[in-house]
Amino acid sequence: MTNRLELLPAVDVRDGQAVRLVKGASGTETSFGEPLAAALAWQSAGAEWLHLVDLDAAFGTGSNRELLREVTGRLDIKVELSGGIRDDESLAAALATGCTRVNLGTAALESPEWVAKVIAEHGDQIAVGLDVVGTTLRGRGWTRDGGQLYDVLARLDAEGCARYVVTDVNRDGTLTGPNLQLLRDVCAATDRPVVASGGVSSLDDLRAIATLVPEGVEGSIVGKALYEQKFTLEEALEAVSR
Ligand SMILES: O=C(O)c1ccccc1N[C@@H]1O[C@H](COP(=O)(O)O)[C@@H](O)[C@H]1O
Repeated sequence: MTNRLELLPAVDVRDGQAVRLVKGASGTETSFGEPLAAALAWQSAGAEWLHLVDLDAAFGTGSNRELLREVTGRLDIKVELSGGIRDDESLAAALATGCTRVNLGTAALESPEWVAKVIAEHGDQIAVGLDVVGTTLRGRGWTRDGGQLYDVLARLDAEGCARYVVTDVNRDGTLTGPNLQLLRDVCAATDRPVVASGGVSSLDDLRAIATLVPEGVEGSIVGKALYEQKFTLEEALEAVSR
């Protein structure tokens, strides 16, 4: 595990456009243009990772698969791909993009045997997104309850899951700050690295998440704060570099 917090700028795609949602709710989209332009901008600004999400696939309203494949293929940086990866076919298509890893959400709640199988087959290429309201997990575009955080975490740990992406749904897209206590609690419950997601609004928020690196936080997804120019990616990378 690195000592420096990794930053993963997010490009969430709905209907072919880069968007940000509020608390993951469909219908709250603000559009930020072409996904490829956004991804290339974060790469040029020094990003080492991109968190790339097919929101239509997550909500079950369609697919941006070809677009995400093109975006991933045009980048030199590492890509974490998510949204709608729920079976062998969608996983094979996701991995064939050349992404570094995929992030499974709904499947980890609804298809535990399949997830155990793909963790065993693909190891570090599989992360699981733990998207929570309180300690209740949410799936299917964050519209459906899917079990208790610490029960599912214990099961996935036992199956060898390599890493978790932990999102406080009620903070996501709100610019209200990360849920540091949730991150601490998850880190205390697992020895696997955790990627923080949801709520980042300022450089101080990133510095606060960076203090949790010794506890097991490996990275942080940054979305709306970058698109709304609360700070630049260059400033964010500098803020977590020491
Ligand atoms: O990122 C979001 O804003 C988001 C909002 C609503 C649903 C999902 C969202 N994000 C990503 O989608 C995966 C889950 O997809 P699936 O359940 O596996 O189809 C989740 O981990 C987030 O990365």
